Amino acid sequence: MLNLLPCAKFGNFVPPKWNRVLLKVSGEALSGDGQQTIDPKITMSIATEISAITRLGVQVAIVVGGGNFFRGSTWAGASGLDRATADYIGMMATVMNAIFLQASMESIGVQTRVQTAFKIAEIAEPYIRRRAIRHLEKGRVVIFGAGTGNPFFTTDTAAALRAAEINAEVMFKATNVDGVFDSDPKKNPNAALLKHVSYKDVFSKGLSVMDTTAITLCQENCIPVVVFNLRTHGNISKALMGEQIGTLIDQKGACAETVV
Ligand SMILES: Nc1ncnc2c1ncn2[C@@H]1O[C@H](COP(=O)(O)OP(=O)(O)O)[C@@H](O)[C@H]1O
Ligand SMILES: O=c1ccn([C@@H]2O[C@H](COP(=O)(O)OP(=O)(O)O)[C@@H](O)[C@H]2O)c(=O)[nH]1
Repeated sequence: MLNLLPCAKFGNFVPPKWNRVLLKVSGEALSGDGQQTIDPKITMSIATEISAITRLGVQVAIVVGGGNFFRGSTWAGASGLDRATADYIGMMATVMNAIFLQASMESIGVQTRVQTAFKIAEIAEPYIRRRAIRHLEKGRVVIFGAGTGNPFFTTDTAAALRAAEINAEVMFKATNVDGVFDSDPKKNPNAALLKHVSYKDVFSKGLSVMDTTAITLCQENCIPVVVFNLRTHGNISKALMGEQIGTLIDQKGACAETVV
């Protein structure tokens, strides 16, 4: 397998920048070129990168989206679905992605656990914070399904919430664009990629990165966010090694450390 991480070259091993990361994988990104709801090439690409990363001792937790199957906001109002009902279907969609991703990882020997925000005990553990942290400490990858378990939220918010709960040092938002642009790159071919923005910039410039709840949670808990394109194999590893890829969102200065 292509060694994606800088190995010891002449003795100068480059350590990872972070030791515990929360990787958010959007449902859309899992569908690859969109020909099918889940592209196994994408899930295997994630699995091989995560396998290399965990062998470095880095702890990885993942939140998966469900937009490749179902988005509540799109369906609410249609065929008698109110928003809450549509959102529950969307959350179940994230569980399908979680189980598929778990299978891809376990197929190459990566130990994983799936924890869901609401109980589906036959196919996953319920979300238990301390168990999730123990799994990570044991070198297992924890995949969080069903988002926050509540309607009217998104998996980006779930990712920010879980990152805060497990004390992740950074949140990687792996999506299907190269980062945060000054305008929608799908509509404006001249949109410029922003390499480094602050949480405040996201609000003041109306940058469509994540919903405001998610960004606020990251800001309040001093969790930096790296937004990059999942489809470029090796990007997860590059982000982990602190290479400049995509967009970094942080305080742009010392984050207000929690005063103990
Ligand atoms: N509360 C739970 N509800 C449902 N399944 C669970 C629960 N706790 C553990 N499991 C599942 O039981 C199996 C064994 O648990 P495991 O995590 O290996 O325990 P340990 O941490 O002691 O090794 C795993 O597949 C795990 O997902
Ligand atoms: O905490 C959550 C997370 C997700 N969802 C629902 O699940 C769908 C899929 O999640 P999301 O759209 O965030 O997935 P992604 O955009 O990452 O593919 C959402 O549209 C919501 O309908 C929800 O209701 N509560």
